[in-house]
Amino acid sequence: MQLTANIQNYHFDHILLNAAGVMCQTTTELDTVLASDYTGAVVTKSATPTLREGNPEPRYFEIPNHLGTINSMGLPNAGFDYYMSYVSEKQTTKPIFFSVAGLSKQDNLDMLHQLQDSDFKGLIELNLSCPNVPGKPQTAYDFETTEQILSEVFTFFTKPLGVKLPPYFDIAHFDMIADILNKFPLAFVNTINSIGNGLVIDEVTDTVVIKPKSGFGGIGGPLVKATALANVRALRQRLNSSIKIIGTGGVTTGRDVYEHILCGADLVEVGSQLAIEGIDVFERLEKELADILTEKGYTTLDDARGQLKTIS
Ligand SMILES: O=C1NC(=O)NC(C(=O)O)N1
Repeated sequence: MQLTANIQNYHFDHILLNAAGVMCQTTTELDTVLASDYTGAVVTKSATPTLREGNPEPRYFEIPNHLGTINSMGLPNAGFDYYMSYVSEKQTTKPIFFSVAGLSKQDNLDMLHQLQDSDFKGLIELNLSCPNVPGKPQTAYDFETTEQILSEVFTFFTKPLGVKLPPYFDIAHFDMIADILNKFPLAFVNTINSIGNGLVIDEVTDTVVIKPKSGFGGIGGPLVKATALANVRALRQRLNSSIKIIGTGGVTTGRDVYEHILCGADLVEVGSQLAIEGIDVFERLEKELADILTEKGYTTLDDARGQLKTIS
């Protein structure tokens, strides 16, 4: 069973990896994901220019009955230089995605200039969708600002760049963001980030379950799968074929991975379920995916990719 993928001249022997933010904050966590026989890559926690503590705890909660997670981490990370030194010293054949999430356009430009001038040979993910920094909007919901940032970035940036998008919920918005993204030589689009500003209530205490933002936080896991699949499908249908798709959101089984592939995903990321189940989730998911592909009569992922059927 051929379970590989490519983005430009990067080859992935497996299509699964972590979602930024999960099992990727420290060198130990990053090494754990890289060392797995069932991951094709690793993505760093979205870096800000300097170390950030993030939001006050409790800031993460697993919703009962396997419904998913809510988080308002607030971009806690060891800072840009920490991840730059990790990727600079790391000897690996597996591609590394370096995720950045500036708190301003200038932050993003500064980090991308440093990456451009560095000898980092992996891929870069510009996170335009963190919902959890109090007072900061999810950038990619502002189409004008998104286009402006990408216009400035591509005056100097020549390394493989992708963007991490929030979920969209309106066909007109799929059209609008795709029109913008198609103007730029992006290597990939990663969709979706968590569904921003959900609210989960503790049924015993009638209290919100996380402290930041009076309980409002990003939703992940099974609760977001339908939205994640819709965003993967809508963007695959609209984006130039040169822009590959990383599907993220709602993956807990091999069937979920398969559905992201049917919608057009090239790589698939695991966030909430990785946080819940741990590193072994990748082996389980890949085996479940392989079984489904065999059952369906596919011998390669390429044959299944984008094969979602509609009702005529
Ligand atoms: O982009 C992000 N998405 C999330 O759901 N949480 C993290 C965070 O809060 O750091 N960032």
